[in-house]
Amino acid sequence: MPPSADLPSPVLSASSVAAPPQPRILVPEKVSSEGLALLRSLYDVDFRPAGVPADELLSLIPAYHGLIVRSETKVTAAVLTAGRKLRVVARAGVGVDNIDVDAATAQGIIVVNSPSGNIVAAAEHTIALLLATARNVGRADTTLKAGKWERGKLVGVEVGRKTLGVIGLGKVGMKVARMAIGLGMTVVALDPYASADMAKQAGVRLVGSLGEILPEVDFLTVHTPLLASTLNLLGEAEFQKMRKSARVLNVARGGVYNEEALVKALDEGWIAGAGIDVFTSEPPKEGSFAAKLAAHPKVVSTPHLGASTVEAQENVSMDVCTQVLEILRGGLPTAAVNAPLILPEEYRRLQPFVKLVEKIGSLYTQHFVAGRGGMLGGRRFELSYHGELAGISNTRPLFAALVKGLVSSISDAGGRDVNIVNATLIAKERGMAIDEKHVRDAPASTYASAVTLRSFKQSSKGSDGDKEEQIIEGYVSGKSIYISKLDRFAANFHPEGTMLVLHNYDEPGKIGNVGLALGRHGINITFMQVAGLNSEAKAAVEAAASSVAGSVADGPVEDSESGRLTKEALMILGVAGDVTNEVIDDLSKSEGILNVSLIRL
Ligand SMILES: NC(=O)C1=CN([C@@H]2O[C@H](COP(=O)(O)OP(=O)(O)OC[C@H]3O[C@@H](n4cnc5c(N)ncnc54)[C@H](O)[C@@H]3O)[C@@H](O)[C@H]2O)C=CC1
Ligand SMILES: O=C(O)C(=O)COP(=O)(O)O
Repeated sequence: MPPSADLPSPVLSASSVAAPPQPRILVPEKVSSEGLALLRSLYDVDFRPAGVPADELLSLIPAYHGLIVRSETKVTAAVLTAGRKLRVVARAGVGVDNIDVDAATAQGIIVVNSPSGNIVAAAEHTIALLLATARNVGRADTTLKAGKWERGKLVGVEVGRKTLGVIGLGKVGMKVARMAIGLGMTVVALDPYASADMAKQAGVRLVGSLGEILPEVDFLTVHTPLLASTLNLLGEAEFQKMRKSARVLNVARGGVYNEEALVKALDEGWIAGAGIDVFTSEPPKEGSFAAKLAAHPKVVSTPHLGASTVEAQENVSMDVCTQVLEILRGGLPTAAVNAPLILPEEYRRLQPFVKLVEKIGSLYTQHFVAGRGGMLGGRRFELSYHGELAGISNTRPLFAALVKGLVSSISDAGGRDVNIVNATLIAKERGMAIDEKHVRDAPASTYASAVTLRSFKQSSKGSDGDKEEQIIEGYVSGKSIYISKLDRFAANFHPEGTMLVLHNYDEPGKIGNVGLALGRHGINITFMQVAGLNSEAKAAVEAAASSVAGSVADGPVEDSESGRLTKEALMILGVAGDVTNEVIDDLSKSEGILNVSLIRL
């Protein structure tokens, strides 16, 4: 997708007189320099590693096109609304609980993250806390530094041959499970969405409920995201079901264990200890249970260090900066949180079709709607993928490209840029219904892959009553895109640049008249094509000829009202020059011209 109009281009031509301002990216947290260096070559990167207070962020954000954060910056709905130019918010890490993703979606802002850049770091930190809690490493270090030698008070437990419970067997949870098995532990896990096969292969026993896991484990670790369903997942009742010797770990998010209940469980001796990296307030607010937990003698606490390794920070920085770079220059992300994921190899295959479908959408609106006083709302569109393209299941970028093409030439899309995130919402808002069809066994054309857009006026009787009215078909050859059908006419042209599409009676002399009219206005013709009726339309005309006019099947048909021949054609002209309304009027008045549309693609 091309960059939006308000986005300065990162590429400056050698002949530019006044260089347009570069897109700006705000980085209000410490993010590794590797990725930032990549962005600096194209964009203006404002790196503020010391952090930016919330009120300052609100006043700064309107000037930026991209925002890159870790866990400390709260990207609220207010920040996103103030960020009028924002196209992307990138989370240099996994958890996006500090970003209002719904608000971003509503505003068409893509949120991306690095889903796997810090898994090893988070898993290793969990194992570090597991061993530290088992062997009292924290207290041993503190007391020794304070001049004490308390060997007797610091006797630990072994982890080998013990049982570890893992809640959330996702990427980090699975890595922790494998490492723990390597340490000689037995691992049981609870995750309603985990693959039983993968768990089995890893040697992990999946259980069905918290009730089953709690009394059984010596150590418990949580690796779920913080969601409404995981907030306070473990409270007093759960801690009371655990062994008194059990220790709990949290390198996921503060709040999965209810902090007040955990402090009580430690104070009351319901469990033996905890290793905690994350808190409900970071840094813990004075007097809060988070602060009590961090300071608790039975807790080994770390200040959200799970992802803080040199390697993980390089990984996440590269992951998200690459995506920001791609998005700001009109490409697609590889790990969007608020849009379906598209794999890089799929992207390479889809890219020319994304361009084609967007052009088809834009051609549709300019030819059928603007050119003929039609409407987009109340129409049902059917986007069919033929041939090889029909085998691709993730066609979300094509869907978005269609919506973008359809609405971009007639409005500013309600102030928002259309993208893969908000395409469905925008189509709905505009009263357009869009269906996608994968036509595997009936290729529409001889091309390896083709796309057909059909548009119907929606009927109150449901799709059966819809009337087929308009059609555009296109294909890709190499890297070039072509339109092969426009309405009932067989065409073959590149949908690029400024074009005039003239619907005319197929009679001699039309081309000359049009050439003269354009010449009078100083407009050059860069290419010209006459698109005749396609075979089905021709057959229909001929059938009408024999039944209505009683004429021979392949002869011309007389229109009863005007007495003209009803054989029609489209004249498609590439033009250079200022095509004013006067030019369009002049052409429309030209002999035998039925309709003129000006198309800018
Ligand atoms: N402390 C730190 O610095 C770091 C923390 N994290 C946090 O770790 C967490 C997990 O990360 P990933 O493994 O990458 O995520 P993931 O999405 O791969 O795994 C999460 C798992 O939790 C499971 N889950 C969801 N709701 C559940 C429930 N109610 N009960 C049981 N399981 C449930 C899901 O099915 C999924 O398998 C995230 O919250 C992330 O932010 C990740 C990296 C570093
Ligand atoms: O990736 C995550 O989810 C983390 O929690 C890491 O947070 P951080 O980037 O270190 O502030």
